[in-house]
Amino acid sequence: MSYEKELKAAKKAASLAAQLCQKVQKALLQSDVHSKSDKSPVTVADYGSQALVSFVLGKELPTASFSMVAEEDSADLRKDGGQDTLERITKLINDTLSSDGSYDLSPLSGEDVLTAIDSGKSEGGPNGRHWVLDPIDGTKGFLRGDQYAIALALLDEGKVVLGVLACPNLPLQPIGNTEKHSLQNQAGCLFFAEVGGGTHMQSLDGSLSTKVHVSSTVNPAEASFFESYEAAHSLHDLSSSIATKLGVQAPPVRIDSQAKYGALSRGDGAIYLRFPHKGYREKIWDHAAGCIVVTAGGVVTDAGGNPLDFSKGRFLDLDTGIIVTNQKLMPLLLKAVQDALSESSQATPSL
Ligand SMILES: Nc1ncnc2c1ncn2[C@@H]1O[C@H](COP(=O)(O)O)[C@@H](O)[C@H]1OP(=O)(O)O
Ligand SMILES: [Mg+2]
Ligand SMILES: [Mg+2]
Ligand SMILES: [Mg+2]
Repeated sequence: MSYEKELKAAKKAASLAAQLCQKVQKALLQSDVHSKSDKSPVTVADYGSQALVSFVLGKELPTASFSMVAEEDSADLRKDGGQDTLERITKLINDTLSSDGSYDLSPLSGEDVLTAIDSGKSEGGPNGRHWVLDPIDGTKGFLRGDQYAIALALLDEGKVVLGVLACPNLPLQPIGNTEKHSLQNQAGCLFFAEVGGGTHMQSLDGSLSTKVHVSSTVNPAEASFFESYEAAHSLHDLSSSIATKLGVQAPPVRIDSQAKYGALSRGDGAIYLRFPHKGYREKIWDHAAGCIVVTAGGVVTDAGGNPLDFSKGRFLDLDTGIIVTNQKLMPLLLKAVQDALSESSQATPSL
């Protein structure tokens, strides 16, 4: 089955949401120190991005049975004191839609925006089709002026069948260890993949797309690895011990968000290691788009070697951690992961 129409709609939705987020991040970075410590810009961009994606999907794919599993909901905006924020969000969405000019419509009201946000309340599951959205993945990166992504995927009967990752700050050129991965002139990538159709990348401003694939290196010595920028999101010591066991020589490349999956999908680095602290439960919107984007040459599993199961609702049920590499390196990586995990559980029985 082809998902051509759905993919086109998803690309449009994620690109418009990226424009909205870029506007907010630019204003945030130009603001003074006091307002930089204010977390509200990310809130505005998060809700704005979710409402815009939901609105554009609705316009592009009018269907009675729209279902979306998304990170945010409008409960806080509906509380006393939420009105100002809702007005800022509504203005931002209307400005973005009017400068795009694709839709001939009267401006959205605050109520329209609340309804659009709340269309992301679905629980997902194994039956039918469900969109899966993280309107801003990597909020910490967004606030720092670094990497973040708008991540949108479609589940059909519990499987990810298409995914789009908009990464406004990811350079179009490969990233490595020596560069600073922050705002650069030639930045803004859109990765997209459809089941059986490979992965493509284009610039967010709409250049021709190129086919990309995961690095096919089988030599761990030349396989650099990605991990979270935030130590609170992933155990850096564990990744470092896995990398050492495997024979990786380069230091980790630390960037925020599913931009890691995007970078990996075009062969910048060959491994992604993610080991959240004990008790953290992974959500489907943090991995659905990323997972399908790396399937051109890559494999994603948990630490036990099991594929991720997106059919269980909003959460992923998994054995410790998520690891990604190419098919040939995966057996070696799994062995290194299991050795490192068993060593660390002997050293700290509570891990
Ligand atoms: N304590 C946590 N441990 C792991 N991941 C987290 C934690 N808190 C938030 N996240 C989510 O992890 C992802 C970012 O991880 P990273 O950038 O390190 O790859 C984001 O989806 C972020 O949510 P959010 O989408 O709200 O930013
Ligand atoms: Mg996220
Ligand atoms: Mg998010
Ligand atoms: Mg969040």
